[in-house]
Amino acid sequence: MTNAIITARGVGLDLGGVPVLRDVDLTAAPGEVVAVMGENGVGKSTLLRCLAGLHPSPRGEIDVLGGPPADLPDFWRRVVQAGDEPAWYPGLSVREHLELMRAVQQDARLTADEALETFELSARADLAPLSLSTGQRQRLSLAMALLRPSRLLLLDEPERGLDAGFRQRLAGILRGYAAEGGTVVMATHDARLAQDAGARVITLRAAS
Ligand SMILES: Nc1ncnc2c1ncn2[C@@H]1O[C@H](COP(=O)(O)OP(=O)(O)OP(=O)(O)O)[C@@H](O)[C@H]1O
Repeated sequence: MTNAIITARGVGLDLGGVPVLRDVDLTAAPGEVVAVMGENGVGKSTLLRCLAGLHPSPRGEIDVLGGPPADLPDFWRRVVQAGDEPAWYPGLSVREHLELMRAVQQDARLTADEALETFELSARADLAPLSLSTGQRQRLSLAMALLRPSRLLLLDEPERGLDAGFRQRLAGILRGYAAEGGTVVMATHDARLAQDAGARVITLRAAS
């Protein structure tokens, strides 16, 4: 794949002396959604962290956006990672979190109002994030991620906490991101989400 955003070949990683990833290959092109699936503990989150340059020295070859992934500002201007719930700023509302994210970004993809509408949070805009339900907070996390300009989204179980209706909406949002030329790699347990997002599925197998 000549214009690949990600080329990962023969990736391996041991954690605590135990093999977690062994000989994993993954490629992703612009405009593509890739779903990484597999049983609990098979290494999906670990693989995403390797693609984000957050594990030192995995085995094999990993090239992301033209070079090895690096936990550096220039990398994170092009790559957005969303997984665990972020820390929320005390005293800032849902809308103010989105406005803060816009204020520190050039060329944000969405206005705060567009993000509120897309992620069905308009009626909750003036609440503190910690007053939201679990699924609403997940929608805010995703809104913060999708608001940033990027070329690659690394999403760890984006379906977490979301109801069936919003999962379908999320599939459309990810399709739209890919249609604009972006690349999505997501770890997921939701085959329906993967299908609705038009994803190519890669199934990980246990390394040991
Ligand atoms: N820091 C660590 N030290 C030792 N083992 C670890 C460490 N981090 C992860 N592991 C192990 O690596 C394996 C893969 O974990 P990972 O979170 O990548 O799995 P996953 O496929 O994302 O699972 P799930 O579907 O449950 O989210 C697990 O067996 C986990 O216990």
